[in-house]
Amino acid sequence: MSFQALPLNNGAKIPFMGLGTWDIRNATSVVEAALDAGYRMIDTAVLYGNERECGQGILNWLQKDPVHHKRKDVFYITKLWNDQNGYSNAKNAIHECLNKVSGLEYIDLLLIHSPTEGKRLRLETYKAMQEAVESGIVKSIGVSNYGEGHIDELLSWDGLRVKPVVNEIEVSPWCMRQELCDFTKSRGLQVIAYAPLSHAYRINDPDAVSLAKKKGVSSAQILIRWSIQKGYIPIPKTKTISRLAQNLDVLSFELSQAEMAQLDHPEVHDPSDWDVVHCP
Ligand SMILES: NC(=O)C1=CN([C@@H]2O[C@H](COP(=O)(O)OP(=O)(O)OC[C@H]3O[C@@H](n4cnc5c(N)ncnc54)[C@H](OP(=O)(O)O)[C@@H]3O)[C@@H](O)[C@H]2O)C=CC1
Ligand SMILES: O=C1Nc2ccccc2C1=O
Repeated sequence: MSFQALPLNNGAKIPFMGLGTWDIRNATSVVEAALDAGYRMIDTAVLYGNERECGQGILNWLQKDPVHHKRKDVFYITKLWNDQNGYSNAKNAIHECLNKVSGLEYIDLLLIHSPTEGKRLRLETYKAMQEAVESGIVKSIGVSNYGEGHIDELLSWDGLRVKPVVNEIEVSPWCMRQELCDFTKSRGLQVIAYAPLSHAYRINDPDAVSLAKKKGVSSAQILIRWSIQKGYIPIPKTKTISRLAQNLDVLSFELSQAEMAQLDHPEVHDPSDWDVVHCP
């Protein structure tokens, strides 16, 4: 599979999909296997407790074939947790994040995990994130679980010097968030779609299964393809090494408009976990 990428608003590129790593305990071996299978983006977070292991998986892969495996071809995402909000807290936390993966030399994309801590702490955190870009230890910054009001707040902030490049939010056929996705994209941010497989709760949905049979793929591949055709960047998680290649093999088939519509459930709002996009 060839490496495919989408543009970010700062001129950088982001892979068309990535590997989610929440709840992956043996992340070093899974991440290394994912890169072997052709993944080029890894999504972790302070919350997941596996940044060090994810970084080690990337380093193992780089060291395995230094001629062909280059740092610039891997996109490493991490996120500051809620209790790391605030200017000096965040500044320290960013250095800790980098120290855990020091062999990677920089973080490709750093996100504020959620907007729950209130306006003052959100903007202070973002100030520290901007400075990390300016000092070169982080290449791009963005937000996660931000609603329209939070994005407006940030884009109209007089301290804004480094634009956010993405909003990472839960999106699947049962949590479509069409307005928020459209709004996010209209403001120049890419949508990273988390829980694209609905955390597996709806993976046996009859429409997904019947389309999977028709196309000769799995229902997971159908859901990942749906996300890509919607214009999002899905980050499905699997800790099962035998599923890695299958989940990435989503560029060899297409869903028609009618098939996309068959999967859409705009009337359902069933997030797999927290839902904080409307918090004050
Ligand atoms: N920013 C945020 O607030 C959040 C970010 N995230 C990010 O998004 C990622 C993905 O979301 P997540 O909640 O993990 O859920 P996903 O929608 O990615 O679903 C993961 C589940 O699907 C199963 N699965 C994966 N592939 C297949 C397959 N081919 N066939 C059958 N089952 C499959 C996995 O099982 P198994 O692993 O056993 O193979 C796991 O149980 C997270 O890991 C994290 O990186 C998630 C939630 C919140
Ligand atoms: O991957 C994640 N799963 C979660 C569950 C609750 C809160 C945050 C998260 C994640 O970031």
